[in-house]
Amino acid sequence: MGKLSFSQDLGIDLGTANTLVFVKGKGVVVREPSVVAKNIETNEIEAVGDAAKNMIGRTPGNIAVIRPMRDGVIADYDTTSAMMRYYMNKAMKQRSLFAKKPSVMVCVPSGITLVEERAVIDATKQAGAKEAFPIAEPFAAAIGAGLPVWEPTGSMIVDIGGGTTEVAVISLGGIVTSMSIRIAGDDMDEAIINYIRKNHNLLIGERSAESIKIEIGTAGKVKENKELDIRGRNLLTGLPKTVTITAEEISFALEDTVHAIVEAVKNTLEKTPPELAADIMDRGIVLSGGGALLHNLDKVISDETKIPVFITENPLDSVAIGTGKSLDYIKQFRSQPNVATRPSIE
Ligand SMILES: Nc1ncnc2c1ncn2[C@@H]1O[C@H](COP(=O)(O)OP(=O)(O)OP(=O)(O)O)[C@@H](O)[C@H]1O
Repeated sequence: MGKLSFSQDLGIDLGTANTLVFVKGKGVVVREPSVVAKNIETNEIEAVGDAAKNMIGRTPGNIAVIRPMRDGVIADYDTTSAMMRYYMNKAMKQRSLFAKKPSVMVCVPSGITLVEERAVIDATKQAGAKEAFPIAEPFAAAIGAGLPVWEPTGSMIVDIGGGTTEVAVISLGGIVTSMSIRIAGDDMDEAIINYIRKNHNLLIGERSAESIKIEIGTAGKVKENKELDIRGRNLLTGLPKTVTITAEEISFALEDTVHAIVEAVKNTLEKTPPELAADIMDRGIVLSGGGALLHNLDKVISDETKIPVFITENPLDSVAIGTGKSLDYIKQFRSQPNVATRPSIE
């Protein structure tokens, strides 16, 4: 009998780089890149997720590989809804034919405009949700990281994703102050591409830049100057070429992005009320998001702020886990749609 009224509510981390879907009672069941390959002649979707990401830079003329989210917001509405529908169906693949449409919590960057937020909600409904509620990404990340967000104590979370870095101070179930900058992991990749083009006359793609960042990228001082051979197209001859780059070069290329992230943390601390600032000094700053995995970034932030910095256990999953856990508070979101989306101090 229960089957007839069964619904699987979902938490979705609709990220610039990755989309994760959390199913209530099961945990994170989908974890794939936010990438779609489309046939531009027929407008048909050829591949979604990992399969589409593998096609980046390798497609024939009639296929375009699209990242429908840019800087944390929807850049291509129809493709985003199609991608969400695909992932939601994948997450609910074993549901009964009689299952109700799910209620969905979907995270949005805290700096999002109301129009952008509306677009995310509409896309989620178009993808098959009965109702959809936005939750600010840093709030979800803080819940996912296990921070005491409902208690009268200040917690600072810094979520560094692909398109946005979100810094927020949370206390008593709300965002007290926050800052969202559209600078994050993707900008690190871009900085690496630009550096290698300028200094080695070599053109490399987004995927290679990301691998270089993950392999030898470091924030600040490099301890061990590792080397890496990379391949790309020689800009002078047009032919393939291999060059050797060092960790020090990549650290130099990443300087501006790292600096922007550190400044966002410092600016948020400056806006933080003193009692909460004291809590943060005691408890430390927590980093989440894939960008938190950049070597030494925790140390650089700690040196610059003089506050201890910790990386959450599963940086790539914490927003999705928090979005999923917040399904338990869905009643609150129904009665107060703006709970945990807008900060009380701008
Ligand atoms: N080991 C690593 N070192 C450095 N960066 C990493 C590492 N692993 C993943 N990343 C980067 O983390 C970013 C993706 O993180 P995440 O999945 O948290 O972002 P997202 O939620 O999709 O983006 P956003 O929050 O901006 O919408 C990418 O830029 C990726 O290159």
